[in-house]
Amino acid sequence: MTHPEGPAARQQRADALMDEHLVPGPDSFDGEQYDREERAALRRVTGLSTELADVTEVEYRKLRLERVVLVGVWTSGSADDAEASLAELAALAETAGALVCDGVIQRRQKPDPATYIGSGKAAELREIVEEAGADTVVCDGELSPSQLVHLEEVVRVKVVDRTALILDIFAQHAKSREGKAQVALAQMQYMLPRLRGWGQSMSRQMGGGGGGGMATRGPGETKIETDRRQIHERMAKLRREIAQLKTGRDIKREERRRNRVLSVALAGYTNAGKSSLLNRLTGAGVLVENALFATLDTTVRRAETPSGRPYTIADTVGFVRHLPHHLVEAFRSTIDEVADAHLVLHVVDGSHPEPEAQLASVREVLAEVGAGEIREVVVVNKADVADPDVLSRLLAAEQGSIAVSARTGEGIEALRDFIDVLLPRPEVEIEAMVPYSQGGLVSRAHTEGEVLSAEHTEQGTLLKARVGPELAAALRACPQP
Ligand SMILES: Nc1nc2c(ncn2[C@@H]2O[C@H](COP(=O)(O)OP(=O)(O)OP(=O)(O)O)[C@@H](O)[C@H]2O)c(=O)[nH]1
Ligand SMILES: [Mg+2]
Repeated sequence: MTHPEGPAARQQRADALMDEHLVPGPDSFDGEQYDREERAALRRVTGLSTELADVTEVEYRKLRLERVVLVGVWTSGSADDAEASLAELAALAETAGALVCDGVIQRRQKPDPATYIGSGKAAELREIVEEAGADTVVCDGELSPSQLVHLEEVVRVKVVDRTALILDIFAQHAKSREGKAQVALAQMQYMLPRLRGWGQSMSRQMGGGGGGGMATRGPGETKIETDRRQIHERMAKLRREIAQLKTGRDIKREERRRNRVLSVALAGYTNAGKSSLLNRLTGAGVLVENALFATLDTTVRRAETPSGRPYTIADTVGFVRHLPHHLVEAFRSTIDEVADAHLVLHVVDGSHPEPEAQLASVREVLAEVGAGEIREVVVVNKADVADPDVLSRLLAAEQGSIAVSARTGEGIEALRDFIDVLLPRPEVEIEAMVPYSQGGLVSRAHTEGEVLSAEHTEQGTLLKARVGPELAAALRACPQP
């Protein structure tokens, strides 16, 4: 007979398993479900401007993208790699709400320091832009502020880079306070050196000479200094806010750790199917969308292994190649969720043309945040539509990997068993007679470990369980009859 778990212990574990923001609102089945409509309606409205409404007249690139022409510089790797990167840029632009008119790749040793693609090519690009009736050029890389300005002078439409595009998508998709603050901070870091007029137009006006000082400083420059100062102040405020929210998250995670709740994190390239898998495994109604960066806020749900062990499973922000460094930094606390998990399921889209490149990109980011060493299992998703040859190639290359389909449910039972086997088990198997006066120890065995049997006898509960070393010691210390 199994000893019933005390209500207090049960509650404690339930609290630890649950994150406050997961509790659906009173009038919604699942808060996330409204997301989709709302997001579709809001698409393209927000840009870099929203977070800075209080900084007057700062001229930065508002991403009101409508018709865009993409341009990539192909410096290394195969032509296929370059095309895949541009195809991804197209997907990003579409996610941001733009219509992609055309895309060009320029073969170069390295990007041109002045105009990224070189002045001759820039003139050609100008023609393509005119023909397409485009209003924006999106470059497949991170351009220096002066490259952006120079290229803009030639093509005479707005020029943005991959980083700005990703930041824009993040800004559109961020939902939680923490997510919004993280994106706003990354946007400001990106924007700061790109404030127009800073240095460049003013110093030209000044003829480059003069000893500086108040007398020679133009009104424009003073204005930009004010803007810069305001941005610095806002950034400091955001950093404090993020740190505060992080503390709250850390406390919750610490609580889960103290209660020895097992944790699994889903990580992987954007659009790999992480949220779909979370829904499959837990029945959670998390937003799934065929769009890049559908998920920005970490969602933690509870689940149970087939053998009945409870664990938490966290859905996380997707990665992409050349994820802007500022974003990685800003989202660090979110990514820490992955670093702290007992087990990471690295989800990869088996139907993607370059799954290996995606695996590598994700590992690069994980290594960058110091999460490269955690236990990782590759889950090849979308097995229903993947090429069987690619599947077997991946399964052979990645030791201990597993193929599943979140859509059809294929392989999901095996994945559940997998999780059960891979989640650490309490190390010590113990048999002890626990006097009724020490019933708390029995509750702890239920919460922290695995109770194999619990028999009520006259002297107390005869407990057989697998527990951690600390609890094992406490149980051994019980006075034996
Ligand atoms: N055919 C097929 N499609 C799938 C499968 N799993 C997910 N998808 C689709 O892939 C797209 C992305 O799924 P998501 O679960 O939103 O992917 P994600 O990894 O959470 O993406 P982000 O949150 O954007 O990083 C959606 O259109 C899903 O319907 C699968 O097993 N088979
Ligand atoms: Mg998702």
